[in-house]
Amino acid sequence: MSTNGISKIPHSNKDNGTSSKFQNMDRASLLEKIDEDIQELNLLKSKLKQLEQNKKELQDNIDNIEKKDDNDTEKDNDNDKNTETQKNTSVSKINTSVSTSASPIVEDWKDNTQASILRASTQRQYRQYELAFDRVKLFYKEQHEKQTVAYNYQARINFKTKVRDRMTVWDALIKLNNLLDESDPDTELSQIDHALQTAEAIRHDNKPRWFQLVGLIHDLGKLLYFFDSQGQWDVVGDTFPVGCRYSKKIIYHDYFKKNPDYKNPLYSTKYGIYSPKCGLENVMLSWGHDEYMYHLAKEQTTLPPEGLAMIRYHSFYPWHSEGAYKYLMSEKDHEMLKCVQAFNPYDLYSKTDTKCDIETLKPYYLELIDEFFPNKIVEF
Ligand SMILES: O[C@H]1[C@H](O)[C@@H](O)[C@H](O)[C@@H](O)[C@H]1O
Ligand SMILES: [Fe+2]
Repeated sequence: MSTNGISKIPHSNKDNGTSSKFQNMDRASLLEKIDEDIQELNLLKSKLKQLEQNKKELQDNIDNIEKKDDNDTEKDNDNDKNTETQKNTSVSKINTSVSTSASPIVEDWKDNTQASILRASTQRQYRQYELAFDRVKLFYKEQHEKQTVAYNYQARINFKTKVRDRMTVWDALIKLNNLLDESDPDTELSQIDHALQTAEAIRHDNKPRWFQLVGLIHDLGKLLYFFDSQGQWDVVGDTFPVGCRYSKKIIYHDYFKKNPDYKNPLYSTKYGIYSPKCGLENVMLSWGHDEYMYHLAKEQTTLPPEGLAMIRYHSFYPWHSEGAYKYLMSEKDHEMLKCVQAFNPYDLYSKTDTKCDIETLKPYYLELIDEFFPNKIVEF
């Protein structure tokens, strides 16, 4: 400490009694007093350090015990294989703080309380539609005006009556590299980046492998854009039921006013062509990548129903995030809602500007794809 600093003490304007105490001390005693204080401080510091060290050791012990418990209860070799694959592949840039390598797959995959994706999400605002670019507003204007009941029947007939292309899932993902989703206010990256970011975030939180695959392929249906779509309006964007009144919870609700169904006497009632609690599987959601990919995945993957629901309803924000259309839900849909809600943060909050390294991640995901797609060549 400088001599200047010391000599200022007795002349301080903020005299609270201490300055008079120091006034009578000579410089040597003052230095001695300071020295004592510093020593005391150092002692406290090293005590604190020791405490931190103890805490760390304790945590390591707990982790080791937990790991041992998990290993002991592992029933088949499958998980060994998963862990091995994870060890051999480097993890994405989203996963900067902790490595996923040795952690076991979480069993309660619907529980997001420990999800690191939720901690990361507080740094940024998402889905700010009022502040969105014009491309987003123009997209929703067109989507809301054109998604009619008649169009939706036609789209389903088109889908069922032909195969558009045949290729591997990886090639399909690469093809998506050329698509920028006009409806999305939260990312300017291409779709393969979004697919990998979502899957990597899920993998990072040690969710089951089928869940990771859902992350990878949930938007693969956007390939529709390269086949027989009429634009982006029948491929991307949030979804909503057609054939009944459009909920006010749908973003840019006003744009529906120009949809021919808006004033239709049947389609504009609360239930429209549906009945109370009829179940979402009986409700026609606006046609796009979710519905298309759901049908494709149902036929050509071994994903569980929970995973299929995530794909089918992930863009149905008015339902899974705003609580609309509850009166159409069946018992089963309440369970599915929890699954879709468990998936949603990974889809939404993994949208960052940091790209994944496609080539590095490729081997891990090729293996994952093979695990759930029995046929290498998929019919799109
Ligand atoms: O699931 C998402 C979500 O609904 C976004 O809001 C939309 O912009 C994307 O197209 C879609 O993939
Ligand atoms: Fe999507």
